[in-house]
Amino acid sequence: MEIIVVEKSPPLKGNVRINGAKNSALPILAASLLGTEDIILEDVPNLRDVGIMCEVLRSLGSTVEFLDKDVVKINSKNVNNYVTRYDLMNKMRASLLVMGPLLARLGKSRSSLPGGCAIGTRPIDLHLKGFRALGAEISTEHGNIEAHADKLIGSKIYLDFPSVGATENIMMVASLAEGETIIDNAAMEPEIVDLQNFLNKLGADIKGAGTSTIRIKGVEKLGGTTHQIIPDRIEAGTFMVAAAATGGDVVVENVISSHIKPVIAKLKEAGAEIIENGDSIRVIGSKKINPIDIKTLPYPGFPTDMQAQFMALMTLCEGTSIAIETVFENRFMHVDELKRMGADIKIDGKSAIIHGVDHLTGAPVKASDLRAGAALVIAGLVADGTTEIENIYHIERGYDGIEERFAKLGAKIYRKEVECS
Ligand SMILES: CC(=O)N[C@H]1[C@@H](OP(=O)(O)OP(=O)(O)OC[C@H]2O[C@@H](n3ccc(=O)[nH]c3=O)[C@H](O)[C@@H]2O)O[C@H](CO)[C@@H](O)[C@@H]1O
Ligand SMILES: C=C(OP(=O)(O)O)C(=O)O
Repeated sequence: MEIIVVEKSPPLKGNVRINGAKNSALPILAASLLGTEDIILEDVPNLRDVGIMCEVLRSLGSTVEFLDKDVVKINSKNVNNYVTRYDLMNKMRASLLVMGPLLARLGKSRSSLPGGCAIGTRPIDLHLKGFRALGAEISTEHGNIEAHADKLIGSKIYLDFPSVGATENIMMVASLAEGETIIDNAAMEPEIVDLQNFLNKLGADIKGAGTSTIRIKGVEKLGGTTHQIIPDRIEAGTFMVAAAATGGDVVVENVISSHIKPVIAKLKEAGAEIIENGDSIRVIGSKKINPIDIKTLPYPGFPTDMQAQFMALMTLCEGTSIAIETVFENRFMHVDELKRMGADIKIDGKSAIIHGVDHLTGAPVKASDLRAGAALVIAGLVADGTTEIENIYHIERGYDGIEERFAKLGAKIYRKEVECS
């Protein structure tokens, strides 16, 4: 088994370029099933989840060819299979995002029901609400969820919560439905805007992404295009927090600062200096980390995908910080691992109360999800001694070459093969 070893490191220094966003690449790859001509995607991050999504597309009948390490050519003209394989579905929740496109292209789709994961039960009722509103019949049998529709007709859908995945699945299925679909209380994440831009380049007629109302006028057919994936705001935020935690001086390149306003604001409150310059952001950490409070919310609120990394920073603040998680029901699995490193954190329902400590100490720890893994890397950089992180496949889901890129900034971090414990 491979682990990541992190030793106490000097303040991080240098430049790091941010890759394309995982959470844009995955729905856009899924949406490629809707096009009938060549699609070229640029800045596709080299991640475990992206590899799985490419496998899913191939298994459904698309051709998927990497023209370069981050450029993929997809052709879905001959998509003919409506069943997503359990072994692929099981590896990644985002494979659920092919349901909408398959329903639109083939009139049916079957997937195994996704299970819960380390961050909560993650139901899919809102995705199904959307499919039903457009005329699909849904049945669940033997652990599979099957959607089928002879004809999809546009409809008005109110989402009880602005779910990112449900908004995306409904946008995709509605793009080939007859008439207009309106999604109210839609998710407003930048990745939704990227999906709209991509679908419109294929020939769709979608307006409103980035606001809470999205209008999709169905068209008969979608074609092909070339599209560049937006930068990953969570990867950018992760490097920024690491720079602040180590008291470093790091320039994060290829970032859209308007996508990470809460991250910038909270790092400033914590005492870091932030200098924005076009598509780069320089983070200069301070010796003293001020206590801060964060509350995760749908975009444009503070992102749940940055909560764990910020908690690693808060463990060393001078005073008491509070992190409230409102998006997922159980996203505090990193707390016990941070406590093994000497952090003083108490959980009370949706809140974590973090009393800053003088120092953390390295320890053997386990990543429970990808952001928990990123938080442990950050904690390892500032902890005395050595931190050994297990279950690094979680980290590989969302970060390409995390050790090389941190090492380039001066971090003492490497991968090691060890016997299974
Ligand atoms: C691949 C991808 O883009 N993943 C992101 C996406 O996940 P994902 O699309 O799964 O997240 P959602 O926005 O759908 O989920 C947010 C909340 O809504 C609930 N919910 C969702 C759907 C549903 O049908 N019913 C329901 O109750 C979920 O259980 C969760 O508590 O947005 C999350 C919230 O920003 C991020 O953490 C993930 O990184
Ligand atoms: C929770 C995340 O992703 P996913 O929805 O793919 O599990 C994440 O990126 O932090």
